[in-house]
Amino acid sequence: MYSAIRGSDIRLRSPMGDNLAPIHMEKKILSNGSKCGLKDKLGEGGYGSVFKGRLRSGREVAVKILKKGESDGQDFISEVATIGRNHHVNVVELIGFCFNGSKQALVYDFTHNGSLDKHIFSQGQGMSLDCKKLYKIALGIARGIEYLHRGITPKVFDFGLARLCPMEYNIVSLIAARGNLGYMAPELVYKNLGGVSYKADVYSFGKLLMEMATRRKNEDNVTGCLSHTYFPLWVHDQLNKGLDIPMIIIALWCIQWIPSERSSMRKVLEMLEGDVHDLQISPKPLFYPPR
Ligand SMILES: Nc1ncnc2c1ncn2[C@@H]1O[C@H](COP(=O)(O)OP(=O)(O)OP(=O)(O)O)[C@@H](O)[C@H]1O
Repeated sequence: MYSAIRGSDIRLRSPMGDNLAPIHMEKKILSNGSKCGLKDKLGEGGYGSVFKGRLRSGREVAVKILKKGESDGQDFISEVATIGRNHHVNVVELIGFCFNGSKQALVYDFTHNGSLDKHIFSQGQGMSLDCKKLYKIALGIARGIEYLHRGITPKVFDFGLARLCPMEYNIVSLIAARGNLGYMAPELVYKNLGGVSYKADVYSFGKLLMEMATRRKNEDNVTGCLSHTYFPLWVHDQLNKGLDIPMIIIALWCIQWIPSERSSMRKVLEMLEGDVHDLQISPKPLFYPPR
């Protein structure tokens, strides 16, 4: 499946701008996938598998091989060019891409600390982070998303990578990758809620924030006796029980069903950085889509 991706197919964005130059990677990740290449799998997301690689310069990279798409390639190239132009300390850098017919890959800077979920739900393995550190990380993520939403190309970031894949692949992959379902905004499923916009990212951020504040996975059964309790409702009920209240209050503003009732990322940042006493309690989250 990966054998068609060769070194000369992978192009690296030059540090000076948009000129693209071939990227040279160690043979290991460029040879036929079935024999010796692309072995060091880091994980799998809704859009494809991610492998560890190394440039000849020694720089470590993460190569995301996108699931087979139906785009004509022009969309992919123009969106990659847009994403590649953004630089923010809280946004992982896209340093290159590969486009070879239906084989499409994105090359990112390698991040060494691993996935956040390992630190939130570590339970003995990995590094368990205290509330202060988690709050700082949440603030960093919010700043990164707010930067991406900041008026530059809202059309692109409305969907993030979703626009790079045909719709049926998104649905299939999200179902296959159960972990992602919990972060998906309801308007991606219920069309009567209105169009999909950058508010879908706010929803996903809210779900993540709830996990960080409660250290529970979205899809977990929340208690032994209330195994079918809807997670956001359970979280709302915890407001009086001493969990990380500010983060929970902010998260609840992010996960409102109706996109227009959700806070913008700018507002979320204001809440995260502002006085806890100014926080207003959000309406109770709905379990069913509003009619
Ligand atoms: N830049 C990176 N550096 C190091 N590891 C990475 C990098 N990007 C992804 N990974 C690893 O690959 C895994 C899958 O990443 P990927 O971005 O495809 O999916 P995700 O973030 O879990 O979900 P989504 O499909 O919504 O993007 C991550 O959990 C992480 O372990």
